[in-house]
Amino acid sequence: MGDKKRIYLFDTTLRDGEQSPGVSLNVEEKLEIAGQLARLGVDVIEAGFPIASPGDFAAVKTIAENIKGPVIAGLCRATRGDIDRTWEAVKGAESPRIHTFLATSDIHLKYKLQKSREEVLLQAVEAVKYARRFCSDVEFSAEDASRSDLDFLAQVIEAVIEAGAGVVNLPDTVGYAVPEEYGYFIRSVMERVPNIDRAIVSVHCHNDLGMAVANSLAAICNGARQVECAVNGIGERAGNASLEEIIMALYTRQAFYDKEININYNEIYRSSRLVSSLTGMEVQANKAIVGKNAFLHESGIHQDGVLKERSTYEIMSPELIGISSSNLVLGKHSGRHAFKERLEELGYRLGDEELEKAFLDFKELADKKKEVTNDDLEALVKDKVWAIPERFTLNYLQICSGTSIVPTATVKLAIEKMVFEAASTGDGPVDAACHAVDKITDIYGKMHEFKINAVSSGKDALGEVISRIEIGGKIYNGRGLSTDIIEASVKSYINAINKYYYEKHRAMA
Ligand SMILES: CC(=O)SCCNC(=O)CCNC(=O)[C@H](O)C(C)(C)COP(=O)(O)OP(=O)(O)OC[C@H]1O[C@@H](n2cnc3c(N)ncnc32)[C@H](O)[C@@H]1OP(=O)(O)O
Ligand SMILES: CC(C)C(=O)C(=O)O
Repeated sequence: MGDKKRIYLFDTTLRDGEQSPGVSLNVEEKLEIAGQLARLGVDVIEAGFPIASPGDFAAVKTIAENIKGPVIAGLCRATRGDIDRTWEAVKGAESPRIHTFLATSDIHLKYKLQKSREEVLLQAVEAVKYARRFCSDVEFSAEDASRSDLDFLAQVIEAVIEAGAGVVNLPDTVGYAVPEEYGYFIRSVMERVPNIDRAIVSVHCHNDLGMAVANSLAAICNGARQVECAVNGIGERAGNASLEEIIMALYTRQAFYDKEININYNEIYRSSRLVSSLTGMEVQANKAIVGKNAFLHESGIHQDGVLKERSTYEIMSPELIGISSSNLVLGKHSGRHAFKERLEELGYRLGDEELEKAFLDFKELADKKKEVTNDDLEALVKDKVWAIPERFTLNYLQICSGTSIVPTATVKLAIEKMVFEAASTGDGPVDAACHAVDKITDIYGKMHEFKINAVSSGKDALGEVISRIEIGGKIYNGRGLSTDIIEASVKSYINAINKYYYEKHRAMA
């Protein structure tokens, strides 16, 4: 089983992370994130749950066929149909893994699976044996392990290792455990399973009590060698253990943990920015490692200390995780080299054509603003990263609104070089404009969430609108940018409609 000090990082941003309410990534977005995870150097990428939908299947297959380096895993229930579909999706990978799971806690057995312990034991073993027919790398997860009866859990784990599972995962599925208890739990399972040395023990912790990272680290201290986590800690409910926090805890406190990981530290910040912009899930300012405030010092005594010696108040260097300490100010006199370099520092690698378009947008903005900040730049290029072929583009918008009139909007959209016009009323100016868009596109979206962010400060600030629109039962994230908030909102709505159109027509092609 190799060096016992080596900890394997299993990233589930694209599977459990995508289970965050409201997040839905398309194939291109998932591929982009998977590429960044490979640059970061994670050991395993869990690319999705192939049986869940044709889109998820396509994403896992595309990642498996295109991303080299990490193991590519697909998750499946303990059934033949799920396993077949997962193997179809991952088999093109350099190193494929089938990850199958079945709950072991009495609560799940009684209410959800409605099966006896004997039936579950048999099903787990059969699933692993069946998966091993296709793939030499099989992981088994005992869902809700931390609330399972220890003797029964140990029996299942021993049996699935005997059946061929090389990785056995003991998740804290509902984030119920606390660190001392979870560490002891991992040790106790390992002591009870006689063949445990034939497998790698993995952990997968949820953050319901805010302890996912602490629990994962406690498990590592007690013998776990694979840790499942997600960029920015996204995931079902309160999320998963945060990948960047685990990495930096192991690095910064190496003398305490005495473990080894194989990661490109300076890709951490880029990974965080990319996941945040593609999922639309903002990182809270005080989030450890990657939050906006994580390396800022506000109070005089701290500033004085840092000026005299950084280590007085900094336990990590921002440069290590890829946060720029660049002293280049970007403005209207900047050229393509500085522009491209700053974008790469922020995690955006654009193709030549997209880069040129972004550069022209940057120059346009630099004409209006003295200094273009990193936030402005990100706002400009997110559009290019999120880029999909746009069927509908906003050509003209006129709003008539006030305190005592019914808001009315006139919209013109360009569709394949032709321009179509419609007018509508609504509950407000944005609502009126979206109704007018619906009339032209014949696609009817329902607004679920609508967030306006001022990208930078001042009267010339760019406004960014992120919306979550439901179309045909699925949520699409839309994004629009303008110095005019209503225009940004309408652009965001049209962006979501374009995503829906693109997905629908690509599936039919
Ligand atoms: C802890 C976790 O994160 S687990 C992963 C969660 N991820 C997902 O659920 C992915 C998205 N899910 C989906 O798209 C759908 O739920 C599907 C396609 C997987 C299944 O859809 P449906 O067939 O309509 O079933 P539905 O989701 O309503 O119910 C789940 C069924 O799977 C069963 N099941 C649950 N877990 C397992 C398992 N590990 N192995 C086998 N069967 C299971 C349930 O008992 C239930 O069976 P029943 O229909 O006989 O009662
Ligand atoms: C299926 C497993 C790995 C899981 O996501 C959980 O238990 O939370």
